[in-house]
Amino acid sequence: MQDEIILETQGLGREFRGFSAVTAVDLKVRRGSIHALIGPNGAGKTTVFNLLTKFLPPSTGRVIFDGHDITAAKPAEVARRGLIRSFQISAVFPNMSALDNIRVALLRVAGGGHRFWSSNRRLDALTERAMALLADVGLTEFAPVLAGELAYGRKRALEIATTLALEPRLMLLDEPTQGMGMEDVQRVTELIRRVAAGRTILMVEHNLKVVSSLADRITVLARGQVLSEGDYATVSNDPRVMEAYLGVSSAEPVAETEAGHG
Ligand SMILES: Nc1ncnc2c1ncn2[C@@H]1O[C@H](COP(=O)(O)OP(=O)(O)OP(=O)(O)O)[C@@H](O)[C@H]1O
Repeated sequence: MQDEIILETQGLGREFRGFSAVTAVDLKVRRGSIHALIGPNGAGKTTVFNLLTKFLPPSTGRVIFDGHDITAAKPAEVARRGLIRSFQISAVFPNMSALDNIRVALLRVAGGGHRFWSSNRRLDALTERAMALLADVGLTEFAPVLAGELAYGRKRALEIATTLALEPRLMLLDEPTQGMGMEDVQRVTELIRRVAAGRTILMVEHNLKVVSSLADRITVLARGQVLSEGDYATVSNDPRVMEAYLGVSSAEPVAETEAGHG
């Protein structure tokens, strides 16, 4: 039987020249859940993501993914095991159509690598699967549109589709609604809910409304450490969380706060 916990960190830590950006973080992400990592600016969320995807080596601790210790694994191996980060918009090729962006991602999974340009037939074979992924994220009618010409929220949807093409077991979403207006925020929230079915998602997200409506479990980081953990009601009523967010011990409940970014 598969473990209930798909991702676990044990005593995870990272120092930068003696400054501890992440300290003794024990994280457990349940298979099939949406888990949010939140915390004030500088709390260490991005550093944790970088440690998970091996963009950074940890100073201390271990990372266990799907039963394997991946602490010493290279980024490519981590991705091959299915721990995949949805990249920022820059990772979508703006001069290629939405459809071609997905086909290229699919080719990477199929091992097409650098030869994909020379093989139209292979690209055609991937069209059906690519169209299904575009449909998953509501972009069917935008298949021929250049990625660079898509509205912001739709670019984000395309980016999620290219991540889905890599068949993640655990998808890391890095501030999926950052910089969006309300309408796009709602659209992307719904999209995440939809693509989360049957998958596991770990997301860093500043918008607490999004977190409250999506996350099964929330880990709050502050100054590199786990401050609080639980469902939204639990963490939003935790006085330590209010203090970390607002710098005061009694104030508006966090539930009513829409934290900005930067
Ligand atoms: N490469 C680095 N060198 C030195 N210090 C770093 C480096 N990366 C991060 N830090 C520091 O580690 C701390 C945590 O940063 P991190 O970016 O992980 O926080 P965050 O929670 O993602 O913040 P934000 O919400 O602002 O994105 C910060 O104090 C930051 O300045």
